[in-house]
Amino acid sequence: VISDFDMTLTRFACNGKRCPTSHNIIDTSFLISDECKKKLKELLNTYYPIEIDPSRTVAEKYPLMVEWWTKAHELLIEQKIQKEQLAQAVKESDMMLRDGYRVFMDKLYENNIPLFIFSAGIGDVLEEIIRQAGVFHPNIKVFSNYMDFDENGVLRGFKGELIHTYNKNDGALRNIEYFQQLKGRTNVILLGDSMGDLGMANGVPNVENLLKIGFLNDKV
Ligand SMILES: Nc1ccn([C@@H]2O[C@H](COP(=O)(O)O)[C@@H](O)[C@H]2O)c(=O)n1
Repeated sequence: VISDFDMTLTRFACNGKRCPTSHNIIDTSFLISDECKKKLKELLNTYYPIEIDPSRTVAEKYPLMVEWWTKAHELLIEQKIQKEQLAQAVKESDMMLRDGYRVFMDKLYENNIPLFIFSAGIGDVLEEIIRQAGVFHPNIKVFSNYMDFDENGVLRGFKGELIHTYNKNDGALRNIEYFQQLKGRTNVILLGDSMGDLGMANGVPNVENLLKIGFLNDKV
């Protein structure tokens, strides 16, 4: 199973109120100054409508998504976030995993089915979410944007090549060893919520059957 995280394994809304993404959890937490919260909100208000705009092409959106993620990450770095405080921020957030997540994740584990979580969110945060929910089983591999902390545990950057909504086509190529180990598996279920998620299984070797399931959250 190859799955997106935010708004796919987590809930989009609860009682009419939007649930946070892994970025939003940090952006609205006690780790961020009021001034910085305002700037992050402005970025969200500018770029999210572009991300989900069905009238724009991926080519048009791509550089704007790079711009959004880059600006947001720079703001987070300025906040000198401490690694040891991430768990508290997740605990205090309104984040909710999607209904049925426990059965889904437990069954995959019990049946030895690998779950590759491919997310343009923040890896450290989403790992903490699934850890706190008690479903971070050994069959799970997360590929995402990971924070880079200095020797004092203070955020100083992000590791590796940026992952955003519209560059999820080369995930298999960036995880060749992982997918080589799974090459005997010819059936893939792909879960996502955006057009960018459709290509998440590109390059996975020996695929014979590929079932793509989309959660229609916004701009249906
Ligand atoms: N600064 C940002 C950047 C992105 N987002 C949202 O996170 C989602 C990415 O995660 P996936 O697990 O779905 O790949 C993306 O859809 C953006 O809307 C954000 O909230 N803040």
